[in-house]
Amino acid sequence: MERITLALAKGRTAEESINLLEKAGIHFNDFTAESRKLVFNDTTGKVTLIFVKAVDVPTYVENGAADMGIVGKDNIMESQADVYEILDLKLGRCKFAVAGFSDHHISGNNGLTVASKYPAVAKRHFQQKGTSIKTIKLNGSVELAPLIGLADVIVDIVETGTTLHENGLEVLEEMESISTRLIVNKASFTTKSESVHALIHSLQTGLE
Ligand SMILES: Nc1ncnc2c1ncn2[C@@H]1O[C@H](COP(=O)(O)OP(=O)(O)OP(=O)(O)O)[C@@H](O)[C@H]1O
Ligand SMILES: O=P(O)(O)OC[C@H]1O[C@H](OP(=O)(O)OP(=O)(O)O)[C@H](O)[C@@H]1O
Repeated sequence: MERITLALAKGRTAEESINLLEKAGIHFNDFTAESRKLVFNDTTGKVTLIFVKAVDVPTYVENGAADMGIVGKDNIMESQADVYEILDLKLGRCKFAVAGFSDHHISGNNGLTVASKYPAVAKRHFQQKGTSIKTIKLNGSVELAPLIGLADVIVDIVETGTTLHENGLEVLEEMESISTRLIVNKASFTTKSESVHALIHSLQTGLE
């Protein structure tokens, strides 16, 4: 069988993803959460794991630098990468939401300024409602934007709601549910069919 390169999102969901791979029978002897190493081979030599920034996983997979990837639905949606989304790994569960001050009206409000780490997602969401918006791309601490007048509202991830609450903001509109997904490069799906399907099957078993 051909070796599979699997791109895994660094950060919040990395350790749980590794645990899931272990449950699926894919073991990495030299992996530790503190390690700065970026490439690991599994004990059977079937899988090469590469650690990349979450936002870059769809890029690696779309371009075939990785055959498969483990990444949040948020980054898949933002990238619009042309990949197969195969499995919901049910990790990193949260939601996209429009948020802002409770009295802010977002319906039919053309010209709204929306700050987000996910400007493409924000744009599409409002476009579907027939509202044109201006987006401002931020890379973190997005909840600050309405507080200091950089934007009217934000489109961001909400899990417990603590970050919104502690900054005096509220969910104004719920959007898509997010979780970690398994994605596959379209060419690898065919050319490395046996290895790809073996890994999908192992992960499916690990999820049960
Ligand atoms: N509060 C949250 N609760 C649950 N899952 C989350 C939460 N925030 C993010 N996630 C999920 O975990 C993934 C990784 O989150 P993480 O914060 O590590 O990435 P990031 O924001 O891209 O990292 P960085 O802070 O380095 O830019 C996200 O893409 C998303 O799918
Ligand atoms: O609803 P909660 O449980 O409070 O979680 C939501 C927060 O988590 C994420 O931020 P992250 O920790 O990735 O920080 P950053 O985006 O500001 O870097 C997200 O962007 C929210 O700010």
